[in-house]
Amino acid sequence: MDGPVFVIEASEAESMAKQSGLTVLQLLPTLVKSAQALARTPISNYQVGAVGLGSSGRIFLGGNVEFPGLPLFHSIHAEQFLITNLALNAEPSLKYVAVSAAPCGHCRQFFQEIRHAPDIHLLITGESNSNHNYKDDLANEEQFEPMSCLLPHRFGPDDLLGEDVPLLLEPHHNNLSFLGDAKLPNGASAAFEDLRKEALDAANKSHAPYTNCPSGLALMDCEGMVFRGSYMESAAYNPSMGPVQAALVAYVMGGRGGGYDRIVAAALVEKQGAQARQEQTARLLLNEISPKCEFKSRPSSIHARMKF
Ligand SMILES: O=c1ccn([C@H]2C[C@H](O)[C@@H](CO)O2)c(=O)[nH]1
Ligand SMILES: [Zn+2]
Repeated sequence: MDGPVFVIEASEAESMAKQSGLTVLQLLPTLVKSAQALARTPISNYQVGAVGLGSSGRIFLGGNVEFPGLPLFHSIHAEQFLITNLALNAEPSLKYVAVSAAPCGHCRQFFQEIRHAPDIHLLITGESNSNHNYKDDLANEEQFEPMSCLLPHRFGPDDLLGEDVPLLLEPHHNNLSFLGDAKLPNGASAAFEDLRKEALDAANKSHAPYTNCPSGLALMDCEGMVFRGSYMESAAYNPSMGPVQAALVAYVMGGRGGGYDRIVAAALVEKQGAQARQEQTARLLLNEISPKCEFKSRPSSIHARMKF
């Protein structure tokens, strides 16, 4: 197997569980240590691992990611990584989560973007508990606590949106497009053209119901591999996940452990005149972690604004 595993297919999860004499649910806490190993924590050296089971039967892993040289709020929490992983893989819903440490307030809030969030069940394994023998416990399912206990009296999408608005993990089609005059800057290569299309596609999948300012970002590494991420908003605004962070989750998952200096180009798509703009933050973040990354700005269409 090349590189760390971030997604386990349903059939694989079942055979792994069978081999260890566990149910798939019991398997989750046993994978928390592997999720912790995926974390990138140069500041805290504190690894958080989150393991989620989706309705498809697939298992997803996530770890926390920190960026030296930047304010701490740019960090990606393990739970946000996990949710981004589900979104990138078009998983329709999240049912169970095992996590190495108690989710912070922002993470509990971010989970609220998923439909039926109060019914997501969580197990906090703790540092020492991930080696615990879950097989011998009688009431396994009961060890998972519903989110409604971890975050009672929730503030969430219901407070701001109508019932028919798609929530996070549900299909989004934001109908953004470039106008015919969206020409490439002089000297831009075909690879850039592909990159901006990927960014547009990511923007069209963005979850931005609170500002109606969707955005997407695509990164390219030195081998020409593309990683894209969609901006994901929170009803409480601050736990929102920026498009660079989302794309970096894709990079960490697909980049085989490489450093951010391997990122050579980035394209951001957002609406022209957007009230919630990503460009300057994206530029700042990328400039710090990958100073050589090419990220130029250029106005595009009235439907979408594209930046290289
Ligand atoms: O809910 C939480 C709380 C903290 N962390 C991470 C953030 C930071 O990288 C480190 C220390 O706070 O742990 C998470 O991943 N999830
Ligand atoms: Zn958190």
